[in-house]
Amino acid sequence: MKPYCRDTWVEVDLDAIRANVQAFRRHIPASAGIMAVVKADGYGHGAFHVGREALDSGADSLAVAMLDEAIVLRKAGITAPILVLGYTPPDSVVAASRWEVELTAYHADWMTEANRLLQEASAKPVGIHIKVDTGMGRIGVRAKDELFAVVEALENSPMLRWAGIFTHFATADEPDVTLVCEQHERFQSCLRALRETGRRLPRVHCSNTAAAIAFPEWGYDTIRLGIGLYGLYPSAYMKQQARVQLVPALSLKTRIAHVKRMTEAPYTTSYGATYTAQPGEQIATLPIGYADGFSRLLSNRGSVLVEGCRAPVVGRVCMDQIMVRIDHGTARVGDEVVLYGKQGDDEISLDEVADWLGTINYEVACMLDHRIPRVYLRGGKVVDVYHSLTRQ
Ligand SMILES: Cc1ncc(COP(=O)(O)O)cc1O
Repeated sequence: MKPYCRDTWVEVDLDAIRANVQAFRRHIPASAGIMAVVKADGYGHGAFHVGREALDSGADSLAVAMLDEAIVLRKAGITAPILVLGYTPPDSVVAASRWEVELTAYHADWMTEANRLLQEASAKPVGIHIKVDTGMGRIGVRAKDELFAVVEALENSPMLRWAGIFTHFATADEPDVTLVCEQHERFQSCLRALRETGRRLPRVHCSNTAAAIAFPEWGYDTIRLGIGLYGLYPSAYMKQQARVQLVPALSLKTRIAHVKRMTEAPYTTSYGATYTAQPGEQIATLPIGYADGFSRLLSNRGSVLVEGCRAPVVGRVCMDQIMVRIDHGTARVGDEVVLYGKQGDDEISLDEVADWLGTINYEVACMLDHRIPRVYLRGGKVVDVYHSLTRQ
C-alpha cells in the first residue's frame, strides 16, 4: 500500500544524482573533495535521500543553510561532516556542538561569545569555517585587518576549531568573468596574507556549481556542489556551454481527477472565469495547485504533458487544483500527467517553467511543497517514498 493518499508526487531519480556527482568528480582535480549542498530540503528533492546518495557516490561532506537543517540530517543518521553556510546565532552554538555540525562565522565578537557559551556548557569544540566576502556582498569579512581580527579571535577560543575558510561567487554562471576573477584574486590575496604569517590553512573552498564548471582548477580542498548535483545548470549560458553533462533528477507528476467536454454554457473555467472554452473542448482537472508550489502565475500560461502532448493550463491555478485543455486524444480519469519532466518525446524542464514564471530553476525546485510526497527511484524502480506532511 502506498504511504500517501493523493495522486500527485515528485519523482527523484537517484541514478541521476549519482551520475551528476560522478560527472563533477571527473571534471575537477582529484585533490578537490565534493561538498553536496542539500539546503532547502535538497533544493526540494529531499535532503536526506539526496545527501545519502551523494555521499555514496563520491561526495565527502554536506552543506546546508541553517543549523536546524543539519540537525534533521543528523537525526536521520547522516554521520558525514556537515557545514552550515549561513549565519548561526551564538546561542545555538551548543546545539552545533551536540550534533557535531560545523558553522560559518565572520565576526570576532561572535567567536568570543560562542567560546564562552561552549565553555559554560562544558561542550565539545565546534569547527568553524571563516567566510570571506570578496564581492557577493552578503555575509563575511571584507578587509584584511578584519580577517586577521576574526582569525585571532578564533585562535584565542579554545572551544572553537578553525576548520575552513571560503568565499562565494556572485557571477560565476555568467559569460563575463571580470567580477568572478576579481573575487578569486581577492580570495587568493587573503590566503597569501594568512600563509605569510606562517599559518597552515584548514579546508579552503570557493566554488559553487558554476565556478566548478568554469574554473575546475579553483577546486582547492573541496567544491560546494548545489544545483549541478540535481542535474540543473546555474544559467542558460552554462546549459548552452554544457561543459559538464548533467542529468535532471526531478519530475513532478499527477493523475487526471476529472475530465469533461464543454458542450454547454457556461464555457468558462476556474476563479474569475478568465478562460472561455470553445464548444466541444476537452478540459481535465488535475489535483495540484499553488499550495503545492505550482505557482498561480502559471494561470493561463503554463502547460503540462498528457499522452506526450502539451496541454495548456486554462483558467486560474487554484490552491489545490488546476484545469488543462486536452487537444489530442480522449483523456480518462487516472491518466498520468507530467507537469515537470519527460513524457513521450517531449519534456517540460524546470528551466522552461522558470522562464514562464520569470524566475530561475532553483526557485521552481525549492517551491515544491512538503504536501507533495517524494518518490525515490533507482534503476527505474521505486526504492523509497517519503511524505513529510504525514512524516512517513
Ligand atoms: C555559500 C554557498 N555555497 C554554495 C552554494 C551552492 O550554489 P549552487 O547551487 O549554485 O551550486 C550556495 C551557497 O549559498
